[in-house]
Amino acid sequence: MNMDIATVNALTYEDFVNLLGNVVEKCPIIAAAVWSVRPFLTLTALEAAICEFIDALPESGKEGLLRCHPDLAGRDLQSGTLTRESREEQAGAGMDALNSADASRMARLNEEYKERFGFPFVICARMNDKANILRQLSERCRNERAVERARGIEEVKKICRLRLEALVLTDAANKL
Ligand SMILES: NC(=O)N[C@H]1NC(=O)NC1=O
Repeated sequence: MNMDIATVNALTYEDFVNLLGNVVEKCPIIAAAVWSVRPFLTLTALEAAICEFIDALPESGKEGLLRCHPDLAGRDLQSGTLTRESREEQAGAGMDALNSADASRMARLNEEYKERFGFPFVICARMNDKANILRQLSERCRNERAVERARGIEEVKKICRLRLEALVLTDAANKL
């Protein structure tokens, strides 16, 4: 159900937030905010408005945004309480089918990361496989806090772009 950007621009506030409320995980305030700056010429313009909102957040706001993300292969996955988007992304990277050694390694490193930084490890699961995710998780544990905050936000933006592309026709497709 891919909408063209003109249709997105014409949505009521409620429909707009229903459609786009989870392009940043559990942060419908972002869709609610960018509704004010319609119309968007293209999907990329909509994406840019979202990124502008995120970049304008204070550092505490960026950390809050990271904290809205569920752990990879974490409790929400086990209990079936992930959002649909996150469930599909995590399954795509094999996070729902880890062997017990990888599962305990993920759990240990996720805890270590959160202990060190005060926010969870975030990575665009659709752009990485299991081996990559485990390697990045253990490497990124050693970064500085400010570096990781910025890195996590970069990953949030990648996740957002792919979630947008699943809902809205891309710029090229619009011109067809
Ligand atoms: N923690 C984390 O990275 N979570 C996520 N990554 C992703 O691609 N989807 C998520 O929910």
